[in-house]
Amino acid sequence: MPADVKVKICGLSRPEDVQAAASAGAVYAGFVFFAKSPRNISVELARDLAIDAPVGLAKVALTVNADDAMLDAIMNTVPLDMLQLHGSETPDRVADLRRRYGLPIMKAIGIADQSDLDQIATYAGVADQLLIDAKPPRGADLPGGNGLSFDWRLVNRKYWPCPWMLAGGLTPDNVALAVQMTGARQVDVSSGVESAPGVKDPELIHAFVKAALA
Ligand SMILES: O=C(O)c1ccccc1N[C@@H]1O[C@H](COP(=O)(O)O)[C@@H](O)[C@H]1O
Repeated sequence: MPADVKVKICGLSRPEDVQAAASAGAVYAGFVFFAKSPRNISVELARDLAIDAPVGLAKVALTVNADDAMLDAIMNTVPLDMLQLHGSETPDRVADLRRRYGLPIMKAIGIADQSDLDQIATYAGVADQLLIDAKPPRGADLPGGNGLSFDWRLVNRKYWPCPWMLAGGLTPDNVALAVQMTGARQVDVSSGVESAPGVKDPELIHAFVKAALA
């Protein structure tokens, strides 16, 4: 029998939402450090949320083309288990940051069509995990967290040499189908468990995890 699907709830900013993620059975909690995002939080708030998070919930910092000073401030303040790079960080940058901080790195890859899949092989050799997300529309403010999905048939039952998570437009209503169509063993959600941009809904968090595990 295959192991349970692992769920990441991203963009948490309130203690009750971190608790909801943990009690629902999520494995990862994501904190967003990107000024343009409605989910952006300070390093101090992230530190407090991470310190109070239930044992066993892996804390992930999401950054977008962050410079060293910003990353140092995050790493020196927040107890973390993983760094998610959601910008246009090069493979060399990924390798550098992995060495520098000694944390597992998850690199996001934006997918719109078949040609985007080439990126996966490029990053699979340097990152610890990949996040396979929808490519943002041209000119979008956010490189992720837009509630948009991509054609899941593109990643149907693909096998890559490192663990990966499916993201992009997942909701309690579609996550079971997404898992079934792609074979993903891990899923990540942000806007699909919100009542308004940046406002998580504990009931939707529970519904999402339940549907992902079903
Ligand atoms: O959530 C954000 O605000 C965000 C900002 C910048 C980059 C990535 C962001 N979120 C990531 O995108 C995926 C998909 O989001 P959604 O479920 O479609 O809203 C999310 O899981 C985060 O990892």
